[in-house]
Amino acid sequence: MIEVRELRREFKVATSKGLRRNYKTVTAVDGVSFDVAAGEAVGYVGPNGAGKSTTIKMLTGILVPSSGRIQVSGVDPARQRRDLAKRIGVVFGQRSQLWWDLPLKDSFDLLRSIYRVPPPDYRVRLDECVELLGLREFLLTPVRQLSLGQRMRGEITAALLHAPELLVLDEPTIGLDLESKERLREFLKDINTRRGTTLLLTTHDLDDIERLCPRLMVIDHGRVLADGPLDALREEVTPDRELVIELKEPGPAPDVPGVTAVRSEANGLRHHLTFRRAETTAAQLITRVVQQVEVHDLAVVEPEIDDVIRKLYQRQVGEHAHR
Ligand SMILES: Nc1ncnc2c1ncn2[C@@H]1O[C@H](COP(=O)(O)OP(=O)(O)OP(=O)(O)O)[C@@H](O)[C@H]1O
Repeated sequence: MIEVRELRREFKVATSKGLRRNYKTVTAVDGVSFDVAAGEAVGYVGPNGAGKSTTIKMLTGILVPSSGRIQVSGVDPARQRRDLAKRIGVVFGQRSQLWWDLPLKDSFDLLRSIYRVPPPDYRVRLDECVELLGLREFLLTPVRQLSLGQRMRGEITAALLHAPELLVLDEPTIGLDLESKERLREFLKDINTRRGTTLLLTTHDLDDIERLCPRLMVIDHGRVLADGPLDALREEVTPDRELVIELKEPGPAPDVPGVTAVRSEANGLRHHLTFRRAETTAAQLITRVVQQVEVHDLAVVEPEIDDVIRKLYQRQVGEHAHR
């Protein structure tokens, strides 16, 4: 679905020093390569200025690469923008593809004729989005009067009316409240799993990734730092897990093999036992713990996705320092 090879994009930026105007070159994307297969859902994450939006703009034909090769759905995005537009849907959280002064429904009708969607297909698709995204009561409201959450649901509907194979989303949940985020994620998950629409999304909200994307690509300084299933990345960079036990009565932590660190709380009522996922299973540990102490409650805690990504950035900083 997407094939990217050694993609680079530079920008010339003015740096004025006194009255003199100098230019320097910023490399926003610096040799990025990846493939996305049909039906995948991929999260593209990285800190501010990492090169995410620049990549997305090249994938959607808005920016021309300085060098490298891109194929999206069999076409070269910058050279064949019209062909591309028929095959993909694009949603930028910060920009709109709707007509601000028109009722939402009129924007959809206009997009239907622009994309030449046959009316029966259009009705089915629109009905489905309106139903699942709860848009019915806003259809006649001018877009400028919609809340951000309502508008985003409209944007996503607009991007799906021509049934694209790929949906590219740049920060789709930015600024939304928790309920709207959740509703949008549920909808996107559904079109990915049920309809098989490929998803590529950038986000700063790692819950989007956790809920939607089995695969994560991490980019920083224009380069891919990591690419793979979230669980595999978690195992690679955060080898520790934690077993949290709450005892029936306060007491010392059990002394069991496999535990590498202990942190106690609540006057000895709760203990956090750190263990290496590669060396001990949670089941083994729990069996040994309950032989020694009376446990009221327990939970296995995995490192948060934020920790995983932070470690990946730190690892890169470490590598730079060693060069
Ligand atoms: N049109 C432009 N002209 C000059 N520099 C640019 C332009 N667009 C992006 N850049 C620079 O390229 C780098 C990457 O920017 P980009 O917007 O791709 O990052 P991002 O990962 O999307 O960041 P954010 O999370 O803040 O949106 C930054 O240093 C940015 O300043």
